[in-house]
Amino acid sequence: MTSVKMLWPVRRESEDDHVYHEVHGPHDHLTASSINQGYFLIIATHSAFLDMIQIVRATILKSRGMKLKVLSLLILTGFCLTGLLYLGFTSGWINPYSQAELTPWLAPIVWEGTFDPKLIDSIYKKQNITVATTVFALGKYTVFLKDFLESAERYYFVGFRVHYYVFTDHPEQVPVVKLGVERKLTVMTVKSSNRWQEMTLRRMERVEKLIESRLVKEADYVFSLDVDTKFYGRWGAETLGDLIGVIHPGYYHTRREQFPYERRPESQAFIPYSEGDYYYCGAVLGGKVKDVHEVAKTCREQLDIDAAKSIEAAWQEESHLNKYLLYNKPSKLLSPEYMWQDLVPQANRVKIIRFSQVIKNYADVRPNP
Ligand SMILES: CC(=O)N[C@H]1[C@@H](OP(=O)(O)OP(=O)(O)OC[C@H]2O[C@@H](n3ccc(=O)[nH]c3=O)[C@H](O)[C@@H]2O)O[C@H](CO)[C@H](O)[C@@H]1O
Ligand SMILES: [Mn+2]
Repeated sequence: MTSVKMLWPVRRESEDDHVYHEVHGPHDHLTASSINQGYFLIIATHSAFLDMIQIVRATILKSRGMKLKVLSLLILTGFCLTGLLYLGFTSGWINPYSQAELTPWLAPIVWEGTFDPKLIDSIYKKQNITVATTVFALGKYTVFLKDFLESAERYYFVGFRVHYYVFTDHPEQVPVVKLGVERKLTVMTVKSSNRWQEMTLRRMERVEKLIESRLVKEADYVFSLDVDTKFYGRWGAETLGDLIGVIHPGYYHTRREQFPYERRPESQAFIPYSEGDYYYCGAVLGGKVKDVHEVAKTCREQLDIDAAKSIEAAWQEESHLNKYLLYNKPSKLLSPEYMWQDLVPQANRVKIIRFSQVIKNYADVRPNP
C-alpha cells in the first residue's frame, strides 16, 4: 500500500501555551490555553466582521451598478474565508492538539523543562543500570553508523553503562568509534534482505530473540533506535520507564482521524477512525527489557499473521507498534524533541531537538522503491 506521510505546517504558538500543566488528551478535551486563545480570536474576528459589514453595506448602498454589489460581496466572502483559515491554523479551539505534559491516563510526556536532568540521572545512577541499545544497519545503511555512534557517545545516557548491539550484514563496515568508560559495542552479523520493508519490520523479531538470548541477563532497559539519525542534545535517564512511546514529530497536533494508522480491517494493525491516542514513531522502541520483549513478540506475531495473508501494514512495524501502544498504554511518552526530522524547521513548542532523522536520499540507500 502506498501511503504518504505529510509534512506538517509549522504552527505559531504563544509563549503562554507552555505555562499550563494539563491533564488532557489531544482528542477528548479542550485545553485551558486553547480555550482562552479560542475566545480571544472569536471576539476579535467577530468585531472585525461587524466592521466589515458596515463598510460593505455603505459601499453597496452608494453604488448603483450590479457589478459593484457583486464585487463587494466577493470581497466580504474573501475576508470571512481568510479569517476562518487563520482561526484554523492558530486556534487550538478549532484545530485541537495537545500541549499536554500528561496523557489522559496520567503518563508523563517528557518535554524540556518538565524534569531536572541532574536529579533524575542521580536517581537512576544509584540503581546501577545497563541500557542495551539495538541499532540496525543493513545494506547501505552502514553509512549512518558513524554519526549515530559518535553523537550517541556525546549525548546519549552519558555516564551510564550502555551496550550497543549493532545488527548488520556488513560487519567490516562498522566504524571504530571511541567509546566512553563502561560503554561497549557488539556487532551482530545477520542476513540481509532485498526489500527495505523486510529489513525494517524484521527488527521486531530480532529484538525479541536478542532479549531472550542475552538481554534478560545483560540489561535492565532496552532502546531500539533507527540508524539514519543523529543526537543533537541530551537523551538521559528522563527517558526511562516500563514502556516508552515517542510521539511522531509529524502528528503531535493532528486529529486521530488523520493519523496514518493501518485502516484496512484485514490487517492485524487495523485501527478504526474513532480510536487512537497519539501517533507513535517506529524509530524508537524502548522500556524495561521484559516490557519491550512483550511489544516485540506481539508485533512479530501480528506481522507474521499479516504476512501469511500477504498483507503489509501501511507503515510496516510502525503500524503494529501503534496498534500495540493503543491497547497497552505506555507508561511514559517522549515528546517530538526525542525524534525530530532534520528536513523540518524547528517548531516553537520544541525548545530543543535531541534526536533527529537525518536527510537521506531514499533512492540511494534503499534496495527497492
Ligand atoms: C522516524 C520514523 O519513525 N521512522 C520510521 C519510518 O520510516 P524511515 O524512513 O525512518 O525508515 P528507514 O528507512 O529509516 O528504516 C527504518 C530502519 O530500518 C533499518 N534499515 C532500513 C532499510 C535498509 O535498507 N537498511 C536498514 O538497515 C535502519 O535501521 C533504519 O533506520 O517508517 C519505518 C517503517 O516503514 C520505520 O518504522 C521507521 O522507524
Ligand atoms: Mn529512519
